Amino acid sequence: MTESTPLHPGLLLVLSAPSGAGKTTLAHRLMRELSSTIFSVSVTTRRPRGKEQEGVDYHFVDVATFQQKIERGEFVEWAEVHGHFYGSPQSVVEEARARRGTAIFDIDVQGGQAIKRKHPDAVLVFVLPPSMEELERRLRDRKTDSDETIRRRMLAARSEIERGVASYDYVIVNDDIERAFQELRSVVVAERCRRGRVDLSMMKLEKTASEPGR
Ligand SMILES: Nc1nc2c(ncn2[C@@H]2O[C@H](COP(=O)(O)OP(=O)(O)O)[C@@H](O)[C@H]2O)c(=O)[nH]1
Ligand SMILES: Nc1ncnc2c1ncn2[C@@H]1O[C@H](COP(=O)(O)OP(=O)(O)O)[C@@H](O)[C@H]1O
Repeated sequence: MTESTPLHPGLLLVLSAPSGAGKTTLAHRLMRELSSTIFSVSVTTRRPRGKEQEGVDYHFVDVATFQQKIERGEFVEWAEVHGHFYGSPQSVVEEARARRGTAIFDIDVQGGQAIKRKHPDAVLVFVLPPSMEELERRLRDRKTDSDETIRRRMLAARSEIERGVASYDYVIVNDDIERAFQELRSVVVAERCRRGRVDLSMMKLEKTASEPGR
């Protein structure tokens, strides 16, 4: 399906969720099924996990390199999460604006709130698991985390959910992946059409005016 010519100045879409709720699954599907999407590959000091690849899932760096990037202003936001540093590249924001595309940030609530402070037109979407039991089941079934890591993530999940639901623009419950994806897609499509975002200078109205006598 084709989409309309973008008349908006690019969409900054933040997806957050407690670890294991399914935001990465949803973000990757948005990338596949919507045009003009740019996935923000974060920079992290944590080690690669499972089949993760450099430059695809994350840019994996050491702490000294991460600090250099902070000093050079290369992050639109950065934070410490579960004992590691994570940062979102400023270049992704610039690319989304230049291409009038949709940048997808798969980051935590503090990161989403920081992007919203800098860019009030950013759209924040929080993904909820159907229950805490199901969240733990998904983390275990993923088989990428140790028992200790899962325990830490489950502890962090409660406050992440409270802060996300209280401050985000949209909340989507990921019980059935198909329904959750269709809801997320609807949010993106609606936000791309939002009146406040339309930039009429793109239409060159003055050149198309054809009133009688002109
Ligand atoms: N603030 C911020 N958080 C990030 C960034 N990248 C990833 N995160 C968050 O860091 C947390 C841990 O991510 P990760 O280690 O990949 O584990 P996951 O939760 O299983 O995806 C998740 O809540 C991510 O959303 C980033 O660039 N900035
Ligand atoms: N609606 C769903 N129903 C069942 N399993 C799901 C659903 N959404 C995602 N999953 C699975 O749950 C696990 C965690 O999803 P993932 O996208 O890695 O979460 P996050 O990025 O939020 O940590 C993965 O194994 C994924 O395949």
